[in-house]
Amino acid sequence: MAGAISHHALASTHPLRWSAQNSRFEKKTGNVRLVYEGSFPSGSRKLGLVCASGSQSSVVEPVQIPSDGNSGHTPKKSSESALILIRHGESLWNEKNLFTGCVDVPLTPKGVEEAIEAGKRICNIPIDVIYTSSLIRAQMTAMLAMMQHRRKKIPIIMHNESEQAHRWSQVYSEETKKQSIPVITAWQLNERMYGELQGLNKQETADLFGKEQVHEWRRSYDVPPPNGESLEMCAERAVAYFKEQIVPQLAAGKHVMVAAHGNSLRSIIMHLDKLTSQEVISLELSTGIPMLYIFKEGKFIRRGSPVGPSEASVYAYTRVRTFHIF
Ligand SMILES: O=C(O)[C@H](O)COP(=O)(O)O
Repeated sequence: MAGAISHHALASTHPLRWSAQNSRFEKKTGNVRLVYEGSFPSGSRKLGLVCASGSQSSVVEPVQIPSDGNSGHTPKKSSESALILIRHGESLWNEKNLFTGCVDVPLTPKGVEEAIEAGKRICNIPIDVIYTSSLIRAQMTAMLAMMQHRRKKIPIIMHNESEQAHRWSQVYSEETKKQSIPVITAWQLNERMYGELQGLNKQETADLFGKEQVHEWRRSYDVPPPNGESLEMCAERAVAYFKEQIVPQLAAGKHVMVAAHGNSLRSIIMHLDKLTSQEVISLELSTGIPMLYIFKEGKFIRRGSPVGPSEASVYAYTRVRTFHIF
């Protein structure tokens, strides 16, 4: 698609730009002294500690680096929250190039692999609550991704569709609850409803109605497919849900993952990145690629696509030298 820029590409063209400010920070953990030398944004002095011992690295909670550089200071919890957005892995109808919309089809084996790979890329980012659509391809993606998380907490789908469902799905162990992550399913996060295109082959539809018309149905902001939802109509439910249900969680300091769909996420990213109805036309989301935002003081900062545990945490790029103290 001419001019189409995947959000992933957009994200990767927006690498974290750190100030030239360098700093050195030491931390003694057991028999390991970790020396961090790296740069981070001037003023914010937030650093996610990348603890490397041997070849493994893991990220502990982001901490506030004291402005006086005194590492004896007890770091307080970061005032930022992580928001991870991820489009589901390849589905069986993606593979057949069929318009899917709200038809509930599962992932392909490739889509399963994409979800697992996505989980590896976000395995060090803290997650306290997960939101998915009511469609299995998004729920499978969330579950498979969470299997890779270093904290090994168990994602549990919440059932509140009826009073009995709520009552019958209660967990009665506080310890078990601590080892769980609530998964909230919401139809408002479903893929845009593709109306009379659902089930049709995308290429055949372009041959029948013309490439431009199909592109307009697929990517424009306010032109709906026949008896389907335009992106604008999808935004009216998806963005509203995001503002009413997900933003309050972030504001309360919770780290959130949203596993949803190409268009329901395009509408949310349009809102987060303040894209115009013209700019959103070229916004494409790849299947299974996680995108990270940091929520801070009511604002969203796009952090691009996490690339995995070997990379620094979301807060800082650091070069870690490890000294084993015997
Ligand atoms: O619903 C579908 O067909 C896909 O999930 C997204 O389709 P699109 O890329 O044509 O919007």
